[in-house]
Amino acid sequence: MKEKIIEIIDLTKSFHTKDGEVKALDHIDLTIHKGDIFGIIGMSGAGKSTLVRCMNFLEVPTAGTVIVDGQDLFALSKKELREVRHSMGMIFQQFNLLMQKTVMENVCFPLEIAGVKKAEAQEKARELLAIVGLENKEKAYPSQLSGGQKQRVAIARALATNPKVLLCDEATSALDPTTTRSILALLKDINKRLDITIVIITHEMSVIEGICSHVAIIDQSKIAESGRVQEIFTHPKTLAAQKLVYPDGQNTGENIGEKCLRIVFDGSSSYDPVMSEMILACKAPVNILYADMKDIEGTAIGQMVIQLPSDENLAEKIIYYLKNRNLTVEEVNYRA
Ligand SMILES: Nc1ncnc2c1ncn2[C@@H]1O[C@H](COP(=O)(O)OP(=O)(O)OP(=O)(O)O)[C@@H](O)[C@H]1O
Repeated sequence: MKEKIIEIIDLTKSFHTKDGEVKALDHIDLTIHKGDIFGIIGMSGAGKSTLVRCMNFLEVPTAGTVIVDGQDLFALSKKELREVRHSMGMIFQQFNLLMQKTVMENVCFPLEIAGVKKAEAQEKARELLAIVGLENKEKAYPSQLSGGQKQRVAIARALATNPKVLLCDEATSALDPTTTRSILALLKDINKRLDITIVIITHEMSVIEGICSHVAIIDQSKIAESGRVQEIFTHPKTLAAQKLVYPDGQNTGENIGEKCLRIVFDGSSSYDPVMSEMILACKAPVNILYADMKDIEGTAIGQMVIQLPSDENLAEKIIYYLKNRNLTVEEVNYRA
């Protein structure tokens, strides 16, 4: 079992506004282990940013406990809290670079504040700029860089204090899909190469599928579901999870439709011609309503929704056949 790095126990965060109290987080429990790439996904306003800001006490929770690398943040002095914050780098959607400073100066900035000598800071910054692929941009100003390059500088800066955890708040939301993929690949590389735990907040399932090992789905201030990405993807239990797994309003939970079957392919079966063999064996025509394949942690994962024939015996035969092929099948209601 991997060691815990962040443990959140029964955390609640409320804001007092002129319109009354806003409960941004409601009794949250969450555990992140060392080395995880942990995604937190949810709709706008669900509480994602507040949750990640509670992890380093940029927001102080109203109630509950936050333990980082064995330290209860509520029990720490200001100085100790500053040290914990140093151990948690942070990057943002809007990069938050100092526009009047060069790339080198931006990356050196947190080291300067920590009292590191200039030559030493520059050496460290050069190392980091090489890791993020910007070794030839030392003297450039942020305005001369693309969005992806700016985020690389922000990542190098966040790594300057040798953090154990990198918190990423919608770090790819301002980037195009190709640049997003390259930044996600860089984060994955950093996770492996530097053994840094990564927490990623996003509203995009593709980011979770792209690099996360674990995910928590946050819905209306509460954790709806959390676990390994592969498990949540193949067996979404809550409506919030189903809405994320099924694209654009197609879901199996709440809509009344034809009698349908959802079939989950788990990598071993996705390359077998199961469907055509089933049609031949059961002599049953089926209507494929939806099919999708994804690559999750190197495993091909797929799902398909088929419309069952109205003949109940035939429908049962199909279900029996597929279950015998060791596929996960569940009857669902579906509306395309
Ligand atoms: N400083 C604040 N003062 C008052 N209310 C706040 C504050 N910060 C967040 N909230 C409220 O808390 C709730 C959760 O906000 P939060 O920013 O954490 O959501 P989010 O999931 O990150 O949303 P988004 O994806 O749109 O950034 C929202 O209702 C928001 O209006």
